[in-house]
Amino acid sequence: MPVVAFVGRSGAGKTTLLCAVVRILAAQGIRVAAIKHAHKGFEIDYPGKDSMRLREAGANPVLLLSPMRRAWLEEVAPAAEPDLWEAVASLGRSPIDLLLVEGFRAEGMPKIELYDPSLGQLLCERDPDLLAVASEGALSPPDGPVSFDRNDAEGVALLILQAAGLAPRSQGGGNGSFPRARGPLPLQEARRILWEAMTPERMAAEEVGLSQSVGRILATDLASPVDLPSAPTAAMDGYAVSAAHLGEQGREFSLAGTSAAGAPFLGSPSEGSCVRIFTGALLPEGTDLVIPQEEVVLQGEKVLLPGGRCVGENVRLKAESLAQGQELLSAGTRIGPRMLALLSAVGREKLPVRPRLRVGLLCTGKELRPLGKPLGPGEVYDSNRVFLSAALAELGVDLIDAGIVDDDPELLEEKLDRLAEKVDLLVTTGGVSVGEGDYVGKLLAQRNAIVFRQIAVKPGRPFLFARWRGRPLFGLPGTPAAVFVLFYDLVGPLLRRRMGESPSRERMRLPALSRMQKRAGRTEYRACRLVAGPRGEPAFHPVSRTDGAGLLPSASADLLALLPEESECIEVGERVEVIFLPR
Ligand SMILES: Nc1nc2c(c(=O)[nH]1)N[C@H]1C(S)=C(S)[C@@H](COP(=O)(O)OP(=O)(O)OC[C@H]3O[C@@H](n4cnc5c(N)ncnc54)[C@H](O)[C@@H]3O)O[C@H]1N2
Ligand code: MOO
Repeated sequence: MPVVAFVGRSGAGKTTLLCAVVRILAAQGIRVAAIKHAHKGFEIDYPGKDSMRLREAGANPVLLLSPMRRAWLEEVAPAAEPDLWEAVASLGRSPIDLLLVEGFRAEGMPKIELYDPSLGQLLCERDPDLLAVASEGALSPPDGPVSFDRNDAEGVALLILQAAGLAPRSQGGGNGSFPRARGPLPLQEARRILWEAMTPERMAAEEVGLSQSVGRILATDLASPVDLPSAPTAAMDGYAVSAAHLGEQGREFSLAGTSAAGAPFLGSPSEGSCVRIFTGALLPEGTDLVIPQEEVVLQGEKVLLPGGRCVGENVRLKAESLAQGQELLSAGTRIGPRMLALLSAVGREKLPVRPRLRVGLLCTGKELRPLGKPLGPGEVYDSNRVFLSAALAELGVDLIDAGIVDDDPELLEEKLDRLAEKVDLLVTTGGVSVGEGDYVGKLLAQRNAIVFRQIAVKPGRPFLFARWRGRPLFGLPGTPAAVFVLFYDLVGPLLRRRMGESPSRERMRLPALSRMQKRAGRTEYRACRLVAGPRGEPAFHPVSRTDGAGLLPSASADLLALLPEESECIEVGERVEVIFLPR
């Protein structure tokens, strides 16, 4: 949920502007929640009221519920500052598009400062989160934050909509400093808006057992509770002895006993004795190295050990692999088998993971048939739904598949409404172009839900981003090749960001091995194979000369190349951004 704070010195007019902005946003159908910083011990309850009597009797929290309003009265542990983010998390899954906060200047979030020079300096001058300043008459800083007159609530509201990636319902306002893109948005610009709109959801973590955690995103950093190994152990099968007893020349030793993994030798061998030891077994007290059995000569009851060895040879020291308190995994890690191995080795049975994101999927088109049904004239199998269900499942989301919907505006609206109630985010395919039957784009435009429409890419140009009932909505074109590229370049990475996953290293620049022509003014996607270049270095070439990113090339591609917007031709050897594709 986007959060914007109104900060400023007392008396600068925060609440007045905030109320005016809320009024404008609410009138546009944006569901705004507000949090106000208050001083300790405020009271909204009245002496003698039942709620206060219950509270005084020791009930905590006390909830007051009526059919039209509810209040939550809770005594919290006294602290220097109230915990904003805990309160934000407790808003949970309330249907909110935007949270406006009054105060909490020290927290990291976009801020608008109400500034009155007669009350003192600007508070957030050095704060990188400062979005705008509102004061008596707009200031005109050379290159500072945007500036507004403090009565320009329209301008501030529009700025907030832009910053939050919400759909602006009106144009103009402010300093006129929000140019709206005409025609398709450059990919970089679309990426920036999407990235800001899809910040990680602040949701409480869930505890899951290790075996249920594969594919989930770790919610907090984890440190090792133990040392590994917990004490020195043998790294080879052989004989444990003390370097001091061994000396430079080597000599005969008697055998004091055996130390095996799980069955240690208890006690400490005397001057002339050594201990038979196996890999992983605890090193007996008083010994400090292991001589591999291949280097030892057995003579009846005696063992001839070679000399000139160093302390610690063939020994794994205490905490050599892991020290207690050492960081194991950081928040945002996607859990896979390798992480399970690490966590089980330190005895961790449960993990805090981020809740699953609920994603609703809807494919539109009269011509679509599910697999297994015979095709009529002009009909096609719904391959987008098959692809997206599998690709979304791979990301570990909770998928709610609403199936296929005909190109019928009323049906579509009803389906979207019902789906939006159950999910955090919507993905649709088809119906975003300009034809008579393309109702997705039309409906969203009529409901003022579109944040942007069309990006300068091929394929995938009609991609749109909207808000439906407060939920982000990715409107993918119907063309399967466009769905494929947009999923791997935008939708997938954005969902992963929303889920709190740390950015991964699936993108890099690689040299092209063939010359590729394109049109300037748009980013073109090409399905490509990873190959070895002339000196064995990683390089790539397109799967197909003709079909940039069709379904057939996509199925055999290793990576997706993004041929840059400005160029008309990629020369052999030129480095280009590529995205590695999962299997
Ligand atoms: N006059 C214009 N026509 C088109 C433009 C344009 O700018 N002006 N843009 C073209 C581009 S680019 C694309 S991409 C498509 C996008 O159209 P829609 O999103 O409205 O998609 P549909 O018309 O519903 O379908 C397009 C195509 O894809 C097939 N399809 C749709 N859904 C599925 C599915 N689930 N599984 C498999 N195949 C699917 C559908 O049968 C169509 O063949 O518009 C161009 N037109
Ligand atoms: O952009 Mo569309 O996806 O080329 O066919």
